[in-house]
Amino acid sequence: MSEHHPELQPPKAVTPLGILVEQLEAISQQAKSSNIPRELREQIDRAYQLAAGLNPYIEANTTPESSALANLANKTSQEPWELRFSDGETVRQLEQEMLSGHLEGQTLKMFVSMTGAKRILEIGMFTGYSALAMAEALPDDGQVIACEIDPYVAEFAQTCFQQSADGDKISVKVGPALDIMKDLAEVRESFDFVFIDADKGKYIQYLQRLLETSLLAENGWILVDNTLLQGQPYLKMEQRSANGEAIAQFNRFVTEDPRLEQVLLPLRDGVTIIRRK
Ligand SMILES: C[S@@+](CC[C@H](N)C(=O)[O-])C[C@H]1O[C@@H](n2cnc3c(N)ncnc32)[C@H](O)[C@@H]1O
Repeated sequence: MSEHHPELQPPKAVTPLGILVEQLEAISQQAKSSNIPRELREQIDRAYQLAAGLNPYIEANTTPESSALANLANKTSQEPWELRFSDGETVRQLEQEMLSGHLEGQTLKMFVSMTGAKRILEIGMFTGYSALAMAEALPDDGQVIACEIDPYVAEFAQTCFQQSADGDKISVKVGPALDIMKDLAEVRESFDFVFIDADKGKYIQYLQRLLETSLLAENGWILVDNTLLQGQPYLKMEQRSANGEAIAQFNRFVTEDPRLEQVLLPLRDGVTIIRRK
């Protein structure tokens, strides 16, 4: 895993804000070399600066990640994911952009502390950034059960967990999350806090299984990632991928379910907090 890979790419923009910044940067560059009124050029530049400065400012004013999380993120960005898939080592195409990262990880840590959660279920672990962030906020007797379908990335995460003092609070289950959830429900497991971050097409089923079994504790919290899906749910239908459509349907399902109370936060690619009324 430590070979040198000159083809490694910097992360792509995968959030509404990241895409907006890229587009405003391109418009601002074009505006500089075009014959438009100076006032319009300055307005475009101000819009670009306003958008481009937001995340770096938020990052700078947020508690830094632990060295274990920084190492995990760095290791994830060094991994040649395309090659791992073409070599058949991963069962699907994974990419470094799947990792949630500093702001979302710190937000999860704060929510875990605020709710006093002790038992956490993660659906979709990837290299383990969010699982480890949540584990860092748990008391010593707390536990994260993290579901991941891909054995290669599950092992990758476990190697990182071994290098952290909080890694032993995480128990990894490898397989399709719906099957793992069924097994956990059969033995009446229950969680105070659930983070849904796996395949978008199954989000509604994950939510239903949580609500209709023992899995979500009575006063439990559900956090759901990517509920803005690069802006696709509110952009024109023609710009919507299958995942964008799945998230649009999920958001509608949550909004129309009278059992639930929720808020969609514009953090990174959108995070929805849900609880029973
Ligand atoms: C967006 S990534 C998770 C990112 C991670 N939570 C983080 O914050 O760094 C989604 C992960 O879900 C996994 N996944 C996809 N479908 C799954 C399924 N049906 N059951 C379990 N895991 C699944 C993928 O292999 C991938 O590693």
